[in-house]
Amino acid sequence: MKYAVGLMSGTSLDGIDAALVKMDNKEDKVHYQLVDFCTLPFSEEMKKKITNSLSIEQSNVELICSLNFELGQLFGEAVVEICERNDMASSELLFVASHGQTIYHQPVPKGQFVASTLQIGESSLIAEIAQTTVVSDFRYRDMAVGGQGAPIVPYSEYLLYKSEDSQRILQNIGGISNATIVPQQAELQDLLAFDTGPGNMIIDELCRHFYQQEYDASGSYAKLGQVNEALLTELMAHPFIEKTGPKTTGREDFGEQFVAELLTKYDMPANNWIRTVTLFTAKAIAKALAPYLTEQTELVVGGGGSYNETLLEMLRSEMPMVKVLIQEDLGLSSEAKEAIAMVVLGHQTLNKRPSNVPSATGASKAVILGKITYY
Ligand SMILES: Nc1ncnc2c1ncn2[C@@H]1O[C@H](COP(=O)(O)OP(=O)(O)OP(=O)(O)O)[C@@H](O)[C@H]1O
Ligand SMILES: CC(=O)N[C@H]1[C@@H]2OC[C@@H](O2)[C@@H](O)[C@@H]1O[C@H](C)C(=O)O
Repeated sequence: MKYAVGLMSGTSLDGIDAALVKMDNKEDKVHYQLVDFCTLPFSEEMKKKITNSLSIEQSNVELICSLNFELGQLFGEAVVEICERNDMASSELLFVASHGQTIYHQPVPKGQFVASTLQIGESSLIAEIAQTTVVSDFRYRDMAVGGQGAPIVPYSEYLLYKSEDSQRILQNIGGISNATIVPQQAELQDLLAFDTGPGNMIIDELCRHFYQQEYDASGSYAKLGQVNEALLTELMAHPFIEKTGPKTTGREDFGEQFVAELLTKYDMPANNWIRTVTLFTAKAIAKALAPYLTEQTELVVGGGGSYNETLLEMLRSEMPMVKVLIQEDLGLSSEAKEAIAMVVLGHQTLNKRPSNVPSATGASKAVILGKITYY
């Protein structure tokens, strides 16, 4: 039996997601099964360091240099911890697959800057602490062949979710929302994937601003609010929402600064803010998916946004012809999905097989993603 750990620390900055995955060979296919999952929350101090490093105004090279090592240490400790919880030594793992923390993502050239992306969390430290081989830095190679370096989960969604009976759309709602469209009986080249816009990022920012809380648990604040149509219209006119794919976005577009500017423009009760931006997330998803929806479509929602009931209700009402499910309805885990995807990508890399999906990222060809740090 082979085991691996997938690590994901996404755009919502809630902490390090770690998934322990068992890999079996069944009928010539690898079967990936989740054994355990945990999120190790970032301390307030670490969260501050990360948000500072992401901000053009606050960031500096000393901070990013140190953070690369600090995060590598925390990632390594997360691997040891999830293994210990399962009475295993991390040295028994076949590998660790680490996404890293995105510090900046510039998917297309801008002014003097070329298309580029930066994920940190030094793999050498993870390898030393966990005493095993680490696969990391999955985005760069795709960009080296003209892709946007994101989204990278489509390969794993094709492998794990392709259905003979229906088209499936995997809608992840983390900090940012991204969708992978897997048509019925699809081949890999039939996949389409793109970011649809913000996920929980704006909602979280407003919950911190008004309630000093990290997120809108179950969507309970949004449930009590009323929609401000003027704000909603302004949000839906954002240039990213108008763009067609391949397209990717991040904190650069919908983070702290975006929310701070919005807050100066409208004056209304907290819950109206939260309901309006929650509806914006739902409408941005519905608008991006509209051209692809069929009567046979299953929309499978994953990421922390699966637990926001008001958001799910809004998605159902925006796309009435679609069956809206969450990962748990398929017996899977919404929160573990991306960390599991890292394991699938890492496994491809170790086997010298490509795992980018050019129709999703815009790359000119399929390439082997990632770098390997051998132990
Ligand atoms: N019980 C809950 N109710 C409502 N929202 C929740 C709940 N639990 C988590 N969330 C939301 O999910 C977010 C975390 O989601 P997730 O871990 O999927 O994001 P991420 O992986 O960091 O981001 P991305 O996928 O964009 O990189 C939290 O910040 C919060 O907004
Ligand atoms: C550059 C970057 O870190 N992008 C993330 C982010 O979070 C969600 C969305 O934006 C997605 O495009 C991507 O992550 C997933 C894992 C992906 O690449 O498929």
